[in-house]
Amino acid sequence: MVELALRLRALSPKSRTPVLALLVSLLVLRSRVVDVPASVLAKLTESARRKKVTPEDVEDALQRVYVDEPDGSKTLLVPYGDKVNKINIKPTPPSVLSSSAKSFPLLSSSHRPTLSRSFLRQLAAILRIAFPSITCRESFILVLHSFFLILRTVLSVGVAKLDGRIVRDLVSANGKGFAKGLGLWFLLAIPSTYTNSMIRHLQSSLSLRMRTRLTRYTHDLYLSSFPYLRYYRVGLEGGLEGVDQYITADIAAFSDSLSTLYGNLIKPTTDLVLFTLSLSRSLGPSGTVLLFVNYYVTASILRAVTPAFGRLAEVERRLEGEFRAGVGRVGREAEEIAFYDGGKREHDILWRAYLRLIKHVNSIFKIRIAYEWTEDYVIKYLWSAAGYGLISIPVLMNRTRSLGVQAGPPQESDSDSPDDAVANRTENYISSRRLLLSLADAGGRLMYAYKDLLELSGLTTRLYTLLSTLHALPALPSISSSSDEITLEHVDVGVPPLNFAIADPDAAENMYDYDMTLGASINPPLVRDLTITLRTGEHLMITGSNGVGKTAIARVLAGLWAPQAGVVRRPDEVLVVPQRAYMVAGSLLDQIIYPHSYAQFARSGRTEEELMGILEAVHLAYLPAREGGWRTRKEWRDVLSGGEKQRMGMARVFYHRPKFAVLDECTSAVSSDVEGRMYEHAKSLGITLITISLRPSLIRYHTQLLTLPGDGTGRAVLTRVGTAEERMGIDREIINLESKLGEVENWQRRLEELNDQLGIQKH
Ligand SMILES: Nc1ncnc2c1ncn2[C@@H]1O[C@H](COP(=O)(O)OP(=O)(O)OP(=O)(O)O)[C@@H](O)[C@H]1O
Repeated sequence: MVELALRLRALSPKSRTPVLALLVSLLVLRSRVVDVPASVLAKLTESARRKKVTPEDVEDALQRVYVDEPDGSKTLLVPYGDKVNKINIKPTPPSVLSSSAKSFPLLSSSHRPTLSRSFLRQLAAILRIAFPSITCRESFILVLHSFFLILRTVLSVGVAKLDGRIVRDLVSANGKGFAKGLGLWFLLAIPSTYTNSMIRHLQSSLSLRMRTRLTRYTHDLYLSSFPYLRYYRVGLEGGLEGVDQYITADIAAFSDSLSTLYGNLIKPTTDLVLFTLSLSRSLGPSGTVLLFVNYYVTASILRAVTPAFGRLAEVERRLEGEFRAGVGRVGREAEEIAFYDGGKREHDILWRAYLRLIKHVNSIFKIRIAYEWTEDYVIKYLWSAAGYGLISIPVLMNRTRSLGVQAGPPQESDSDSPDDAVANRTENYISSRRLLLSLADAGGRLMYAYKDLLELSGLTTRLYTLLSTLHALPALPSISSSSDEITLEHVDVGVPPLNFAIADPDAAENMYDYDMTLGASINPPLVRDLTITLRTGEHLMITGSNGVGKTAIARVLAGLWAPQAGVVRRPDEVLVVPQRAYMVAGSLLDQIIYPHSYAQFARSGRTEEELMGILEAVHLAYLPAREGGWRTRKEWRDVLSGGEKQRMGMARVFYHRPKFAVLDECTSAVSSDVEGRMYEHAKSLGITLITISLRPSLIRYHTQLLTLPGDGTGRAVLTRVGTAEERMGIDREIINLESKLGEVENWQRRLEELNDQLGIQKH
């Protein structure tokens, strides 16, 4: 070290500086290499460790999907190549959801997307979700994006000036200046091109991040548990169709449109301001005034000819959604359609939906022709003509001034040769010309941005409609808890009302679409004044004709529908098995434990042997071997037969062992012998059954029978089924009656024969 210092001192001061700089840099680098290992090495070892992930680990990640964190967030495990990426996801806190609900009052059905204050309020409400705070990453990207957009404009002004200088030097045959200008030109090209690619990159990042924020918020809102259950109620109570289109395509289109528009709006606006400032210096006050007159005339013309792009965009998204829903329906119901050989019919339906869509898109294209023609004419030709006129002002004035100067007494500036005057005028012309061309370009882009802004208003209305409808669904009434019994007291059961916005008459003068109150259409009750008490061990069967409201009672019991009147009390452990068996995306194991996740299963300490026992009870023990093990992932909806799916539904009951299980015709496709054994098994596990069924043979497993006569009065008749012996008696009677009913045809035939004989005798 000392030797090094001595050698440095021996160097001349001029050559010492770069050596010192080099040494300092080396020291900084060295300190980084020495200091950083703790963090860098941790990362390196982490990635090295991640690289060693075995196929079993990947399999395990696929099965687990996510890990519950102590802070309530979840860490998603995403297998990617030979690694497992971990992504932490924090759910939107319920307090944030409820506080932002105030920003989403429902729009009236007559609302049309335009550039009004209503649009700004809708946009602001959505932006508060996309940019939750000033310090969030999205805000940072936005600031960086804005910086590069402004930098590009500043660089453009520099390029315009340099352009003028190069031509001036060329005209005045200044070789040195020309070469210098050219050198600067290449230097300026480096930040200019880098700025362009950064703008594109930041615009895409911003769009993606906004989409992620909005999708996460929408998911948290849409897939909410009780008491909101918005995913279930948004159609019936919210009256919103095709939510998939809103969540998948519309959010993406909104994010894209907004981030593109930001660039398309900020850049030409700054261009316009900076270029106008630059130009006004060479144009003088009168030229600047004329420039503004030009802007005003252009804006007025284009405003007059602009069609309602917002409304057009909104309709396009809706038709797009209808077409998408049609294609989705065919995919989902493929087998049913195939049984009917309904391909041709579905083809017609889909084609009609597609034609409606493209007819609309085509009409937009046609409308655009006239608009774009006017726009091009105004921006390219009117502005250029105005530009020539404006440029000529300083040039001509310069000339007059220089002529005037020649006539007067000699001055210092008169030493300028006529060549220099021409060179200066050329420089002025080239710079102004370039600025004007850029100005025309900025004006064109601003007009495009105006059209994009109108389209954004359509997308904003779509997204706002989704969020406001989800927010407007009120919480379902909480169900009073009871420990060991289900009680219904004077309960009226009916289809829930549709929530809709009704305009406040006092606000009719108001130009905005807000100040709405919620309205609700009331449906007549299906079942009236229902009073039952069901203790554990008392099994109830609900029967009655189709459409009388049997499942409606199950919906009220589950809390899906609010009772129109009366009180419902029940313990928490009630599981409803629906009529249509639902198979979740995942492994065979996931089917049994649904709605639990694999993580919950692993935590509960329950085993695969136990699951095998459950499958044996529902006579599906062959499934793991047949399908390739518990972790096999398939489209179970298609793989399992109707009866197998229903048995799987019962397997879930045996896995969760609730106090009460509501079985809504969930064994209708199961053979009678297996059905009986499953009922006995459920009872042996201490599960109290509420069965909705039309099969009289199931009565024997119940102690009470609720019959809905369906006579239009909405009354329900509750009868005791009796003791096991009485039930056996009823069974015997049922079998007796069923066999007698089977004989009716024979008796009928015999009666006809006898009548015929009598008739012959009469003749
Ligand atoms: N989402 C809904 N929107 C409108 N009406 C509905 C809705 N769900 C049910 N209903 C109506 O409520 C009535 C009762 O339906 P529910 O499903 O309870 O019948 P059910 O007695 O279970 O009949 P089934 O034996 O055929 O299953 C029916 O007339 C049905 O049309």
